[in-house]
Parts: sequence; structure tokens; C-alpha cells
Amino acid sequence: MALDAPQQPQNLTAPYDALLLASFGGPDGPDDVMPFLRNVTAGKGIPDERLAEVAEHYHHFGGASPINGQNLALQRALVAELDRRGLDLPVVWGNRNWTPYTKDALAAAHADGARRVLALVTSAYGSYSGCRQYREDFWSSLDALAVDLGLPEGEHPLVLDKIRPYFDHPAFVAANVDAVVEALAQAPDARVVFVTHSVPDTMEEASGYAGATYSEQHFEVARLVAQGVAERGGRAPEWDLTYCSRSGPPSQPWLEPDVNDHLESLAAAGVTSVVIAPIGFVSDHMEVVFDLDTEALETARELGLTAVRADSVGVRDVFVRGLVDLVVERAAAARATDAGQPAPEPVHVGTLPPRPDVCAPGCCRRQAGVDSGRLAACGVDPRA
Ligand SMILES: CC1=C(CCC(=O)O)c2cc3nc(cc4[nH]c(cc5[nH]c(cc1n2)c(C)c5CCC(=O)O)c(CCC(=O)O)c4C)C(CCC(=O)O)=C3C
Ligand SMILES: [Fe+2]
Repeated sequence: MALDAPQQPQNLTAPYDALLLASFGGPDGPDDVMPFLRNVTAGKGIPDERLAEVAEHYHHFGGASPINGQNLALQRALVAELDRRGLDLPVVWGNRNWTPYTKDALAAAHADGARRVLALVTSAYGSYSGCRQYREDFWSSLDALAVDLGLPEGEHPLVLDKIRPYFDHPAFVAANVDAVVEALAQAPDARVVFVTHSVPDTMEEASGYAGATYSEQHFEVARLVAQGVAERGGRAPEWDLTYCSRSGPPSQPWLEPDVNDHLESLAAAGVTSVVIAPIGFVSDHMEVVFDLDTEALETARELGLTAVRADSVGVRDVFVRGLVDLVVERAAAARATDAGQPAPEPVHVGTLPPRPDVCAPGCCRRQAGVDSGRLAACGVDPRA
């Protein structure tokens, strides 16, 4: 009997004491807009005209970005799902570019006794913007917190790990399939125009270490979503991958086609109906409510195209459950690694290799071969 005794119930989120929901941040009101934009673009070579234009996008919505409310909703949904599973893991929320800042979220977790924290970023894809730039923010936030706490030089107050880019997690794909199926119900013959944030070609090229590049990750998600739609009993839709929110000087090449240009090509080729699916964004950020719902839908109207915007994954149950699955998976990997054992195979779909939990040296740089000059947490080599 003794041998068959049930195993001790295991704490599925050990060794983590807290979850950091790490996001981009956005202004909460008109006075925040310019200081926020200066934070985002410091040293990035974004022309002033572009900044003024983006400021207008925010003022169009009363100077407040929808992203903060969406992150609060996601934080609440994660807390509810952890609670439902009986997992005792507090969730703190911190941003790279606006309050509440990462450092303050980590300070709160630390004050509550957290010494090992897991980060979940609100970007599903690997690139400088969606991965390493967050990791640089983690490092500098830990440095700043160490100073506040009076720690000796070079010592960090807690250990921070990160969940891999999760574009290839079945729940992210499934939530996008649901959203596209719902949109297609309103426009049954539509062509599906997937959209993500454009990045400079140089960033695209540097995003591919140990796996596919930023655009290749999106092509794979688009293919899997279209396949998922077909498997739901619908037809296999025709689809394209397009980009929005280009900035930078016109002389600098960024990923194309722009969604508006592409709608024009489609209309010229006789397409009459489109579903616009923002697979590059986990919730309805400013890029979605302005660049898509305001600009791209207006372009479609002018072209006489019927256009329906599919939801971003937001706080759909299937997505939130998947994020908590990723937390549990990452914790199991940490326990295995700590015990000198191999980590279990990460759950993923599609043909690309899953991104590693611990970033490889030199992964996701801003530009290949160019050191950003900033140290980054959650990688084997903070410098590379
Ligand atoms: C790949 C990617 C994502 C997706 C991954 C992720 O989600 O993290 C993303 C998200 C976001 N980008 C956002 C806002 C901005 N991005 C900017 C500028 C830039 N983004 C870039 C890339 C990305 N950005 C790049 C290469 C630049 C050029 C400057 C640079 O090289 O860094 C600028 C400056 C003005 C402009 O140039 O447009 C703003 C205001 C917001 C908040 C929106 C809201 O308020 O709801 C979010 C979620
Ligand atoms: Fe951006």
C-alpha cells in the first residue's frame, strides 16, 4: 500500500514566487502622450513628423491608449485562471515605457518576498522589439531596484526568468482561429489579410537566431490559422501577410507590403471582401484601433471592399488557459534544469523549432552583429 501512496501534491508553479506581466505601456491621458513617445523613441532616429503624427493617433482617443485597460483585464484573467487551478502565484504588471514601470512591479514583488520571478511578455513573437528589448528593460530595472535596495554593485535583488515567445503555442493559434472563424461568419467569401507590426529589415534579419525570423514566425502562424479555419468545417481561405505601423525614415527599408497598399492591390485584382486579422498583436493596441480600425477600414471603404476586423486574442478563455499552461511548463523546465535534468519538450504546433526558454547568445538583436550596449536578463550571455 505504502508504495502506491499518492505522490505529494506538487506545487506546479515552483520555483516561482510571482509572475510579472511585462508589457509596452501607453499614455493614460493627454499630458502623458509626449513624454511616453520620448521614452519609446529615445535614440531610435524616428523623424519628428512621425512622432507628431503618432501623437495625433493618441489624441484622437483622448490621449489614452487602450493598452493599459487591456493589460489590467489580462492580469485579472490570469489571476482568475491561476486561482481556478488552485495555483498560488501572485501576478504583478509592469511596463517598459510607461507607468506602472517594470522596476516598480518587481519592487512590489520583492517587498512581498519574491526572489524568483517569471516574466510573461505581451508579445508572442521573437524579435528585438518583442523579446530582447524587454530583456534589456528587465536588466536595467533589476539594476535600478538593486540601487534602491542598497545592494552591493553587481548584485540583483531577485532572479528573473522568461517564458519563450509563444506564437507557436496551440492556444495562441486556436484563439486566432476562433477569431477568424467568427469574422468569416460575417463575410463568408472574404480573403484573410493577416497583419502584424512592421519592423526594419535589419531587425527582421537579426531576429532569426536559432529558429525562424520574425516574418517567418508570422507566416507560420498565418498558415496554421488558415489551416485551423479549414478544419473547423469552413473552406480553406486565401490569405496574405501584411504589415502596419511603419515608422523610421523613408530611406530605411521595413517589412512590406503595408496593409493599406495591399488592400489596394487586392481590390485591383478583383477581391471584394476581406477579413483583417491582427495576429501580430495580443490585444487591441493603438496600432489596432488606429492603424487598422481607423485607417485600414477607411482604405477598404474607399476601395469599395467589404472589410471585417477579426478580434485580437485579448482575454479569450482558450488563450488565457494557454498562458497559464506556459507558466506551468516553464516552471517544470526550471525545476528540471535546477535538478540537472533535461527539460520536458515544450508544447508547440507547426514546423518551426520552439524558441528556447533561455535566450541564446546574440538572439534577437536590433541589428545583426551590433551590440546594443545594453545588458539583457533571461539569456545565457547578458552581453551578446
Ligand atoms: C514589433 C513591434 C511590436 C509588437 C511587439 C509588442 O507588442 O511588443 C510593437 C508594439 C507596440 N508598439 C507600440 C507603440 C509604439 N511603437 C513605436 C515604434 C516602433 N515599434 C516597433 C516595433 C514593434 N512595436 C519598431 C521597430 C518601432 C520603431 C522604433 C524602435 O525601433 O523601437 C512607437 C514610436 C512612434 C512610431 O514610430 O510609431 C510607438 C508609440 C505599442 C503601444 C501601443 C498602444 O499604445 O496601444 C505597442 C504594443
Ligand atoms: Fe511599436
